[in-house]
Amino acid sequence: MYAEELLSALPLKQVIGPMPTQIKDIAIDSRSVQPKSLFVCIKGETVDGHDFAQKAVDNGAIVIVTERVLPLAEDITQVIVADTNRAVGLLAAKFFDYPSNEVTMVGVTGTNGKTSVTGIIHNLLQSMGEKSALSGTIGFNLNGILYETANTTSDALSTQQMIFRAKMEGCRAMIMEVSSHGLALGRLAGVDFDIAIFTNLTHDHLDFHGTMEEYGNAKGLLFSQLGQDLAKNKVVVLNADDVWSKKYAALTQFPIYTYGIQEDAAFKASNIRYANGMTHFTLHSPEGEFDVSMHLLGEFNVYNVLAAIAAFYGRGFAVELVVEHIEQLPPVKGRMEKVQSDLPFDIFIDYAHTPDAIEKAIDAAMPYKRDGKKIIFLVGTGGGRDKSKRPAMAEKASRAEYVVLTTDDPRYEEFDSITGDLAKGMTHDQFACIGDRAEAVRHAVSVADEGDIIIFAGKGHEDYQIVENTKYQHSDTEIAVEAGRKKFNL
Ligand SMILES: CC(=O)N[C@H]1[C@@H](OP(=O)(O)OP(=O)(O)OC[C@H]2O[C@@H](n3ccc(=O)[nH]c3=O)[C@H](O)[C@@H]2O)O[C@H](CO)[C@@H](O)[C@@H]1O[C@H](C)C(=O)N[C@@H](C)C(=O)N[C@H](CCC(=O)O)C(=O)O
Ligand SMILES: Nc1ncnc2c1ncn2[C@@H]1O[C@H](COP(=O)(O)OP(=O)(O)OP(=O)(O)O)[C@@H](O)[C@H]1O
Repeated sequence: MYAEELLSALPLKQVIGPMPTQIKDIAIDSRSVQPKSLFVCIKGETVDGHDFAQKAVDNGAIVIVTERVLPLAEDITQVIVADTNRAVGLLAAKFFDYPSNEVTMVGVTGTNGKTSVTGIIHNLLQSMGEKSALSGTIGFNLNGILYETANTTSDALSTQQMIFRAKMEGCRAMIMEVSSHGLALGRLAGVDFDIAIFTNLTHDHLDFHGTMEEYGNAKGLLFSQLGQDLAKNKVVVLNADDVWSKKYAALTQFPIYTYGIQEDAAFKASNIRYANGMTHFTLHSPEGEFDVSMHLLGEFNVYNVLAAIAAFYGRGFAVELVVEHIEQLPPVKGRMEKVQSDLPFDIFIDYAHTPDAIEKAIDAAMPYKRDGKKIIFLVGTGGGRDKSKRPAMAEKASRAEYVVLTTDDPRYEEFDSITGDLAKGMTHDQFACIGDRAEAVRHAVSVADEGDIIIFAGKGHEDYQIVENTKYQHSDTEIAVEAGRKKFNL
């Protein structure tokens, strides 16, 4: 792209040095700079991209977008802007020619349920023969290939790159998990969402946002950023049972489709039943009543499926058609996913790492609990992140007859500090603190009797554990099945 044209995306700037003709690529990481690139220096939490400008030049950068004049060679163009974080969104959208304008963009935000709802919508589209791409906690899924991503919502440059790739591959839709960090840090700059979905707002990430008010306001950006062009067929999907929905409704003029179980909603579920590993409910919709059956477990997944149905309806799909496809939906990986094994007890793998999600995961298992048998709940939490939620997590876990307190990704935090914080919230004494997760999993199996249920929460789809800054292979399923087979001589 012509350098002049690309830089026209930044109206307020001071340019020092010669203006090159062409820019071949944009980068925010000095390690991935290609020859004739533009490099944007971003101040991070741990390191400052300005310190890597010379490295970027060594690797072939010819234009540096920076917040201050840097001691670089005179033939390197320096573009000084007030805020490089804002600049990268504007540049990336321009460089990739605003790809979100040509793909139906679906954004899902909320404390819990983002991966589940995005996965459900993606799977429904696939089963209807529509090509879509997906990005979120699990990675970037394009053409069935999963590419690793560092974040639930990637940085602004990677985001535009992913949408561009989805467009080039002929995807009709791109479904994105939209985190509050992503919104607050401008990672979604230039993304023109067509469908904005809210799941729920409960305690998480207060280390970053400070208060629930700030956390909720950050999520609201998804709705306020939909814009004012009412000629566009944009759709807002809100959870009628969450008080934040009223605030989000006030942030947008686009049509709102509500869903829920308790309050009045356009899409409402009643008569929820669980039998033979399936969930059944009656759907009340603007197109009448439908019996819905699905392989997804738990009331929380009824909410997630309702959100998806409302979004499809908003874009003109018949409810009956969507309901037909729901029955074929596979379980979402690592979200109350039942492990298939020959063990005499049931194992569920789940990703709950907030108080609300833990409550919902136990709720989901309750219908399968046999008389006189127990639920064993293993729960961990990440090191160095929102510590204030830990006691509340254990308090919710206390509904299980036996609880194992452990770690998710301890990073640099001591095991005992994590399990000690969790233990403060326990409301009974039937629990063990075992920081080493593999050992904790084996302990959970050692206390399981025939007919019990074990829920392993916190790692979900992940097949690793991060201790200090090293990623080790770890699978709750593999460890539990091996220990269980040994215990029961299978
Ligand atoms: C605290 C935080 O948000 N950190 C994010 C931040 O990292 P950072 O501040 O340490 O800084 P950095 O990105 O490593 O470095 C700053 C700049 O220097 C550049 N650099 C760095 C090194 C080098 O050699 N050369 C170089 O050019 C980097 O490319 C970057 O442009 O910027 C990185 C790139 O965008 C993110 O991957 C990283 O997310 C970390 C992994 C993270 O864990 N973030 C969490 C808090 C987060 O964002 N979570 C949300 C919510 C998840 C949920 O819903 O549960 C998410 O969306 O993931
Ligand atoms: N709608 C929901 N309401 C409450 N809890 C939910 C809901 N959907 C899923 N959960 C619970 O939250 C856990 C995480 O679900 P999911 O991964 O879909 O959420 P998420 O918003 O993507 O979370 P994260 O951003 O932290 O990855 C699930 O394993 C389940 O226990």
